Amino acid sequence: MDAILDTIPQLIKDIEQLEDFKTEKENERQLLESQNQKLRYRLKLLKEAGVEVSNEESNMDLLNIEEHAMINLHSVLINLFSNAIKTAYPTLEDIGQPAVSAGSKFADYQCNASMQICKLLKAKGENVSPNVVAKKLVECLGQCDIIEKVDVSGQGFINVWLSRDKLRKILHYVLEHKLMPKPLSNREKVIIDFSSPNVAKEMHVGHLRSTIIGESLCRVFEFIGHDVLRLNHIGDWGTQFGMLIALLQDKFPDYKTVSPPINDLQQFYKQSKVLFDSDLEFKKRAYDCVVKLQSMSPDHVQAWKLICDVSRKEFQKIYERLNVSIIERGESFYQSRMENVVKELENKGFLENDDGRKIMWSPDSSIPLTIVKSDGGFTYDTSDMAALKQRIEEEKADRIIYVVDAGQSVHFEILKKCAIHAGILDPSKVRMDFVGFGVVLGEDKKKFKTRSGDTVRLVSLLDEGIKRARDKLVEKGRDKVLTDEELKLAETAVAYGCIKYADLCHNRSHDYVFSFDKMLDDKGNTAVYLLYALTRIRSIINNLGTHTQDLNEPISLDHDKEWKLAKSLLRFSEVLLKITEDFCLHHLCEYLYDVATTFNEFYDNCYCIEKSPQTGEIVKVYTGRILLCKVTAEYMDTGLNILGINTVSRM
Ligand SMILES: NC(=[NH2+])NCCC[C@H](N)C(=O)O
Repeated sequence: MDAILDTIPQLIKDIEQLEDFKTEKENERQLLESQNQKLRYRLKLLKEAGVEVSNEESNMDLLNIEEHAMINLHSVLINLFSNAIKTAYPTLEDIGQPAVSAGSKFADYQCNASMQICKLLKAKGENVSPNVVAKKLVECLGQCDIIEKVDVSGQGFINVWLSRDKLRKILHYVLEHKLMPKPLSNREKVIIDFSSPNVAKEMHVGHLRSTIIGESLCRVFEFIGHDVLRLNHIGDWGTQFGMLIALLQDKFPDYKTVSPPINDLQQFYKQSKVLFDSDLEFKKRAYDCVVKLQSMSPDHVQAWKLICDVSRKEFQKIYERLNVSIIERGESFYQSRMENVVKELENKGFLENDDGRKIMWSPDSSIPLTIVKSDGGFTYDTSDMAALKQRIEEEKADRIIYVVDAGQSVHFEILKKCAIHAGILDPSKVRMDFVGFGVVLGEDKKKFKTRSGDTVRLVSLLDEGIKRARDKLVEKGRDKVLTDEELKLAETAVAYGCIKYADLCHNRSHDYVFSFDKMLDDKGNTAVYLLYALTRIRSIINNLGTHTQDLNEPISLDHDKEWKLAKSLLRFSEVLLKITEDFCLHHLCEYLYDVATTFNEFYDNCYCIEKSPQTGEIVKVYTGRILLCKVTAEYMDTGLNILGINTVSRM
């Protein structure tokens, strides 16, 4: 018995040891679990950044980032740093995206999150210097194959040097596979409502802006791989059609058999408006026509179609010249849906009577929508509410983007609030964005008008662009060098390219001055400058003739200027991603301008070919540099294409 009793202390000790061992194991397990969790988190972030991680399981020490055309170095670094912050300071609240910026004098990229972290730590009573924080972040950064080396400056900036080898591989991938993104795993249906002029009214410079910006946005989303529906929400419905139809019936009673000569619809519109305001009998008939049109009386529908056709042909001319594709789905498309949405809002008790009008409030807006006018007619608000519902429910949109002048921002703001209030729009499922833009000004800084004060006709504006572009090319003696066909191509590429670029290169929310002189200047940040830069790169490659080189040689990135160019090129996907968030196409313009100027620096400093001074014959080709030229041309061509600018091989 005693012997048994003697063993008890030993047993207790053993049990204690086992307990300790268990806790130790448990701690270890927890540690591993938490490390695992962090690694999974890092993986998730990298995947979200469009980065494939190849050796997820086998080797967590070095992250190998798969080479592909749309690698976003900036997002990769942001994700690495935000993960390092979470590892180093797990108790710190989420600090959002750490500040990582490109192109400082001291490094390829720089992260200055340390200062922000210091402040947050200080608030918690912990006093550490940014330098100490930065060092801790670097320790927790882990290794990634896009990073060559990292160091910390005295003030706590983290400097990152990228791996030339890795960037060379990525650029090589682009050379081989072209600049084409991989199919998206989260492809979205994106509806872009743009251009949207009004029937019987002139398409003006405001619509030109919407057309140019909208077309480019479509191209951005399509390029990335989304399913884009381009919609032209034409103003083709409403009371004004009553007046137009009434006048058509008066003026051209045989309109059903003979096509009426109403080329100048605007004049026609003005005339009908005068009659509508002065002639009571006409006014009555106009109203009657609206009712008949809305109830789809065949004669009235035919008259309406004729009128729309005239406008449509005019709009189409502009779209063809500017290479814009868009599906017409005007307000008329929503007639029956408007009736339904009005019923729905009425039944759910959202409509309020206001002096005979039916209006709708949302809890936090200062003005209501007018859903039904006192004469029973529908409004711009009604058609937009019906269109929104149709786009969500029938088109199954994930994102809806409206490219309309900034003057209509309030309309879209209340539309959104009311649609949320009515349960039509659920912002957690469908993202609705208003992309507004400023006014086009003349060189006198006043609203862009003709000398006589009329709105500028877009067709004449484009014609003038063509003439000015040709003058410019002739002034440079290009007519003597280019064939007639080449000159024609150059002339349109320059004219329309300049008009588009001048619009897109400004922050869209600002007003901008329309000036042919400025936009055709080949020295500034203009389309002409970019087009020249690209044709120059192409001619460097083409002049090689039989010296065309092997793609398999490594792209040369050793010279400072080569390296600078590579880094500039690889900002492409970062720029596109940004545009899908803030819809500002000037980021892409700035990118292209930066690429072109950086290319020129490279070309001025690095020989690509050597020629014999005696014979002028090529004696040496620096293939690695020629490949850098080729890949630059690929990025520039793709970028210009997204801006809707045609490139040429000679100009
Ligand atoms: N869904 C929309 N409201 N799109 C914009 C329409 C623009 C309108 N037709 C105008 O000229 O001002």
